[in-house]
Amino acid sequence: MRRLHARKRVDSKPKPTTDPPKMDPIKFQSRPSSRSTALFSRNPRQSRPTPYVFAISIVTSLALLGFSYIFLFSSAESTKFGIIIDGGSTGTRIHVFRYRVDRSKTLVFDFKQVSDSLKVNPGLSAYGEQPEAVSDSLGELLEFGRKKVPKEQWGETEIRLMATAGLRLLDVELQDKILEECRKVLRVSGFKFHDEWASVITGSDEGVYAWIVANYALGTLGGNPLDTTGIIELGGASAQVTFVSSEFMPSKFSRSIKFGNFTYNLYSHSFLHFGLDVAHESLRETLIKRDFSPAADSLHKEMYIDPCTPKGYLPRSSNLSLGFVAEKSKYSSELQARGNFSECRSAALRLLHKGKEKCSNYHCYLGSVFMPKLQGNFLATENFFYTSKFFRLRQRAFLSDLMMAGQHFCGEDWSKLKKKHQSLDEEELLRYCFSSAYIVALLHDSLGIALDDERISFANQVENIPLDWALGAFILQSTAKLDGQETDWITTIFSGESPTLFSMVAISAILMFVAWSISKWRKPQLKTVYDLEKGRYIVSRIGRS
Ligand SMILES: Nc1nc2c(ncn2[C@@H]2O[C@H](COP(=O)(O)OP(=O)(O)OP(=O)(O)O)[C@@H](O)[C@H]2O)c(=O)[nH]1
Ligand SMILES: [Ca+2]
Repeated sequence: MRRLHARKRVDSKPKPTTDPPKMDPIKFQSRPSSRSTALFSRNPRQSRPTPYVFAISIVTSLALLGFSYIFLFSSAESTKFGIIIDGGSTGTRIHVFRYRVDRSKTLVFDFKQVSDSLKVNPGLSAYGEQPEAVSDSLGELLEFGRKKVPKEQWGETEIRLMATAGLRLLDVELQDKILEECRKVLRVSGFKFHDEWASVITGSDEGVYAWIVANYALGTLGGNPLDTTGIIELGGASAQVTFVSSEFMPSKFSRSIKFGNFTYNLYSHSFLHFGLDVAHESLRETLIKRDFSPAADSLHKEMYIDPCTPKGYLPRSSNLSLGFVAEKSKYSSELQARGNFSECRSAALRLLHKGKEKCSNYHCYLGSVFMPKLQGNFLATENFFYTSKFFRLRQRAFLSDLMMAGQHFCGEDWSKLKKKHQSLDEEELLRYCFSSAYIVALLHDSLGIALDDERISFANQVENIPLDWALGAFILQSTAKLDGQETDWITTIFSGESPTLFSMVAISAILMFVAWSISKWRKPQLKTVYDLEKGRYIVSRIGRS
C-alpha cells in the first residue's frame, strides 16, 4: 500500500509527476459554505459572472451608450435666438436672430430668415411730445418677435434696444424719457432684458457693428486686417465711416476690435446730420436762409432757386416726406425748383465742408472732423445702395457713372420723371437728384475717391447676409458671450479643444478597467494545486478570509 505522502509543500507552481489534464480557463464561482472546496467549472460555458461583474458591465455599457448617444446626436444642437431692436431715425425695426453653437464651439448663424425682421414707422424720435405712446410701436414689434421664438425659449432669449441717430439728435432728457418708456415695455415682454440693454449707441459703435457684419459676410473677419473691407454707410440722419487704418489716430476716433487671432485697429466715426434725409433738409433750409444767391429772375416775392429738385415740381398741399424729417420738410413755397446737377453738387459740398475752418492739425475731409487717409476697398451701404440701385448702376460702378445719371435726372422735367417712374412714391423720387449730387460731393469732392476708382462697391447685402449694423452687434455680443462663458461639460466634451471621440473611448475603457478591477477585487485570490493522491486540481482561496 502506498504511504500517504505528507501534504507536499506546495510551491506556487505544482510539479505533478504525471502530466495533469490541460486546464481550461477557469471561471470561478465561490460558494458561501466553509467546507466546500471551491467549486469551479473547467467548462467556461457553465460558469456564471458574479452579480458585481454583471452590474458593473451593465453600468459600463450604459456609460458607453450614453456617450455615443450624446456624441452622435449632440450635433443636432438646438437653435437659440437673440433679438435686437434698431431704433433708427426713420423707423424702428426688430431683428430676430437665430444661431446655434456647434461641437467645435463655433457660433453658426442662420441669416437666411429675411422674414425675421419687421419695421414700424415713424422712428422713436417722433415720440418726443408723447413718449408713453412708444409702447404701441414697440408692442407691435414684440408681438412679431414672440411669434418667431418658441415660447419655452423666451426666458433665455436676450432682447436689446439700440437707438441711433434719430435719438442722438434729441436732447438727453428727452432721450432718457423715451428710453424709460421703452424699458417699461421690454421688462414685461417675456424675453430676457436688463435696463442697460436699452440705450442710444454711439455712432462709432454703429460704424464698428456695420464693419463687423460686412467682414463677417465677406469671410475676412478673423483674418489679416489688411484684407478687410471698410464700410461707409449713408443713413437717414447720420453717415458712418469705419475702416482699418495703419495711421496714428486720436483715441476719440480709434477702436480696437479683437477677433480670433487678430486685433483690428479701426477708424470709426459717425457724422451726425450727414445722413441723406437730414442733409437734404439742411440744404433746403440753407437755400431759404439766403445763404446762396436768390433767384435772379424771380417774378414774385423773394424766391430762391433749388438746384436739387427737378424743374416743374410743385409741392402738393400735404407734403408727406420721408421719415422723421417728414414733420419738418414742408417744401417751402419760397423755393423755385430748377434742377441742375453741378449746382446741386456745389451746394451739397458747401454743406459737407461747413465748419472745415475749425479743423485743427488733422486731416478733415468732412466738416471739422479728423479722418485718416482712406485705406483699402469699401462697401457703400444704405442710401448709397438705394441711389445706385435706382440709377441701375453696377455694384462696382464708377462715380462718373453716377455723375452722368444724376446730371440727366436733375435736368429732366418733373412731369416726365413722374411718368417714367410711376411705381415710385413721389417723395422717394424727389430725393434722387439731391442724393446723386450729394454722393459725388461726399465720396469724390470730399473723401477724394477718383471718378473711375473701383474701390467702392454699392451693396446692402453680401451672399444674402444683410449688411445691417444690428447683425454686426449681435455677432459681436454672441461671440463675446461664448468666449466668456463656462461651457457645460457636454460642450466641453464635444468642443474642439476638449477630448474627441477617441478620449471618450478612453474614458469608457477606464470605466471598464475600473469595473474589471472591482470585480477582480471582489473575486477571491485563488491558488490552484494539483493533488497527486486525488489526481485532481484543488482550488483554494488565499489572502482574505
Ligand atoms: N430709396 C430707398 N430708401 C430707403 C429704403 N429703405 C430705407 N431707406 C432709406 O435709407 C436710409 C437708412 O435706412 P435706415 O437705416 O433704415 O434708416 P434709419 O435707421 O431710420 O436712419 P438712421 O437712424 O440714420 O440710420 C434712410 O434714409 C431711409 O429713408 C428703400 O427701400 N428705398
Ligand atoms: Ca439705420
